[in-house]
Amino acid sequence: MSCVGIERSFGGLRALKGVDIEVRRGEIFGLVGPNGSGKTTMVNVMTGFYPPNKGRVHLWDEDITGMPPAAIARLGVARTFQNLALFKGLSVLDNILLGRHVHMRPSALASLFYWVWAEREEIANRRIVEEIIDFMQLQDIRDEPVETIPIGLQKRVELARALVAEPKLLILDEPMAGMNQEEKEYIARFILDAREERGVTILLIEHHMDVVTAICDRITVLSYGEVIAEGEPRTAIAQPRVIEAYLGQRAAARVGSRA
Ligand SMILES: Nc1ncnc2c1ncn2[C@@H]1O[C@H](COP(=O)(O)OP(=O)(O)OP(=O)(O)O)[C@@H](O)[C@H]1O
Repeated sequence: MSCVGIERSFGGLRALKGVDIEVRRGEIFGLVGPNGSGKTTMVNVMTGFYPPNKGRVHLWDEDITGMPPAAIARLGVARTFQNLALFKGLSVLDNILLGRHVHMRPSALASLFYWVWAEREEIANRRIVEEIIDFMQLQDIRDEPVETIPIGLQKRVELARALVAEPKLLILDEPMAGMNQEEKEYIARFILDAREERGVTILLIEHHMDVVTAICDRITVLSYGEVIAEGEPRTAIAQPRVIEAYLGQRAAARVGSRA
C-alpha cells in the first residue's frame, strides 16, 4: 500500500499534514508515534473510514482513494481496532465466522443457485475458519461466549476474525495493549507466523518499542501529523527528533499529573 501526500483535518485541527507511507508486499511495517500523532487517523484513511482531504492511497496497483470501507475490505484489507470490537453474546466461533462476511455473496443472487453455492461456500468458510482456530490455538475456547474469556484471548479472537477474511494486508491497531509480557510474545509470534505461513503483509500500530524493533522490517514515525523518521526500526527510533517527540510527551504527562 502506498499513501502519498495525505492530509486530513477535523474542523480546525490538522491531524495529518501531507503524510507519505509505503508498505511493501510481505513486510511487517510499524507505524509509531506519541499519543495523538495521527496513527489511527492514517489507518482510517487507508481503510476508507475517513477519506483524505488531499493525497492518494494505492493498494498495490489500484487507486483506492475515497472508496468505501466495504469495497476496500473486499480488495483484501482487514483490520483490528484499538478497542476490542467483538460481538458480546456470541461465541468465539461465531465471532470468527463473522470475519468471512466479505467473501459471502449477495443474498438475492445466492438464493437463485442456493443449493449449489451455499453448500460449497459453507464448506469453504468452515475449512478456513477451522484452519485459523487451529493456527491461533483457540480450540479449547471455541464455544465460550466471547465476553467471558480474558482480554488477552479476546485480542487473539479479534486477530483470528481478521485472518479468516484471508487478507493481503492486515492492519493491527495496538494488538498488544494491556497485555503482559507472555501474552505480548504470543501475539508477536502469531504476527511473524501470519507473514511466514499465510503470506500476509502486516501494518502494525504499536507503542511497545521492544516489539517494534524485534519484529518490524521498517517503520514510519509520526508526530503532530507529520513523518519525523522512517526506515530500519533501531536507526529510526534513535533519531533526535523521535527521542524529542517521546520525551516531550512524557514531560507533558508529568506536568498533567501534577496539575
Ligand atoms: N473523529 C475525530 N474528530 C476530531 N478529532 C479527531 C478525530 N479523530 C482523531 N482526532 C484528532 O486527531 C489527532 C490524531 O489522532 P489519532 O487518534 O489519529 O492519533 P493516534 O496517533 O492514533 O493516537 P493514540 O496513540 O492515542 O491512539 C488527535 O489530536 C485527535 O484528537
